Amino acid sequence: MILSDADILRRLEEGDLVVEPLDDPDIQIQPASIDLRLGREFLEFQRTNIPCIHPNSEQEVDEYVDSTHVEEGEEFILHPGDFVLGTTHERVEIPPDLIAHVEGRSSLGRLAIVVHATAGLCDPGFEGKITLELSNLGTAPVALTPGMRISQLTFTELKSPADRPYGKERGSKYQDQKGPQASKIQGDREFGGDQ
Ligand SMILES: Nc1ccn([C@H]2C[C@H](O)[C@@H](COP(=O)(O)OP(=O)(O)OP(=O)(O)O)O2)c(=O)n1
Repeated sequence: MILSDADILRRLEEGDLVVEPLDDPDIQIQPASIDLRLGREFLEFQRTNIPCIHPNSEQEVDEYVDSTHVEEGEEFILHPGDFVLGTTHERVEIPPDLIAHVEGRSSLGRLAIVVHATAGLCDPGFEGKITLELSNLGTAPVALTPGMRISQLTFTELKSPADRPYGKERGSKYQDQKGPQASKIQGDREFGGDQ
């Protein structure tokens, strides 16, 4: 079951679902989602002399990524074909019986801006800011302003709460991220036995 505005407000009031700061619920809470705003930090992927990035090499991933902070009143220009990591301004806490989906906003989709290239799922138990995978599929550069409503989060109730929610106890790599976070796939747990 997908939560409606009334369900979302109830869960926020009960306090187990957290989205903060929610400065203007009238604007941010939509009929069945919450609009999230763009933060100030971005990770850009620079052209590199490395022949290719090996996902398992933390050093190569770090070398490839460059961090940018956009000051108040400034814009971040997303050029056609660009792919950058951004972050939501809001921090979320997803309770064990909900799953959240990061979705684009139609108004930005109509300008060819995509907010999650592939991954858009926030696990039950996830806490932190959400990393946005921003790309521009169009032909014109688009100016993004921190604080603008960039994405929306929908919530689906699970049939039963997760037994082992996302979190530090299960070594979850992105728990409590405070800004855009590059891939930590190097931290994947190894399978036991022969593969
Ligand atoms: N666009 C997104 C999608 C997800 N997340 C956060 C919330 C998720 O709960 C967490 C992990 O997402 P995935 O399970 O899709 O990622 P991985 O499988 O790579 O990570 P892990 O091995 O930690 O599960 O990352 C995020 O910040 N930005």
